[in-house]
Amino acid sequence: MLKVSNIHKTFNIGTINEKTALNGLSLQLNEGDFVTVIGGNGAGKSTLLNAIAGVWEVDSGKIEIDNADVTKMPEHKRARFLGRVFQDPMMGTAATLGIDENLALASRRGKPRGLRSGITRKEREKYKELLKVLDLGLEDRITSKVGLLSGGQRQAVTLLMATLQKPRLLLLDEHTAALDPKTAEKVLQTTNMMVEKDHLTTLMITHNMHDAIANGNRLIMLNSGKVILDISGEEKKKLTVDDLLEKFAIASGEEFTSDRALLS
Ligand SMILES: Nc1ncnc2c1ncn2[C@@H]1O[C@H](COP(=O)(O)OP(=O)(O)OP(=O)(O)O)[C@@H](O)[C@H]1O
Repeated sequence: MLKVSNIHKTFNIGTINEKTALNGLSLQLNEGDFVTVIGGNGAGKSTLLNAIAGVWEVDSGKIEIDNADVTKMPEHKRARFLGRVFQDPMMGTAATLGIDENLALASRRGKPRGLRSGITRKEREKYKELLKVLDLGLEDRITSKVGLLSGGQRQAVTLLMATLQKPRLLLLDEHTAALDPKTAEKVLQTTNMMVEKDHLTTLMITHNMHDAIANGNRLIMLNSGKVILDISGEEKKKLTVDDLLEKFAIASGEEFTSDRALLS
């Protein structure tokens, strides 16, 4: 359902800060794939997600979603197919609006009926049911301002918002990295639940190798703007962190460098 073919992206061309972030990267995702993405510092992980989301145009190569060429499609149009959650819990939600209002905004995205028309009782009941699934007690605080929630609660609401319209592709950019370990685990469980419930095709960047191994059906590793490892099925199930480090060294000819990944 996603086909990325030979994409290149260089930032600050012609300056001393020139940096090639994507260097002929190709990747194909099948319907329902849940792919974890790992790689050292500056490997191109966030740049790949930004390229798919259309934050800017790639320099060359092609991006297709459901066989449609979206390479030149602007970000706001691609947003219709995509759900995104970032590392910063402050980014996905509007702090001054209630939980219900945030959910209403997400469910009305791209539809003519805006927030102005008010939230019906039926909608509120639906949001309560969705919030119950998170098991954070938020269904009893549905009108609370999102700014009053903890980082983990906020990230869980963001996840709910990103998946409310069943995106064709869910992009998660280290969405648990800013949370304490217990909350991160909870948000990761919620992620798995959402992905399974709607069979969402998902790309999840993580710096945590254990999480990359334990989640999803497929794991890819990036280095210097390319996919250097692509592991799935039984091979992924049996994988250990040591195996990953060894495979990285063999595939790249380098030692793995990411302080955060090695410490987690
Ligand atoms: N908007 C930008 N302008 C200039 N350089 C950029 C931009 N975005 C990314 N880069 C550079 O491209 C390279 C890849 O960055 P990217 O953020 O994709 O790496 P990453 O794999 O997500 O790394 P990390 O784990 O360190 O976040 C880095 O050298 C980065 O500095």
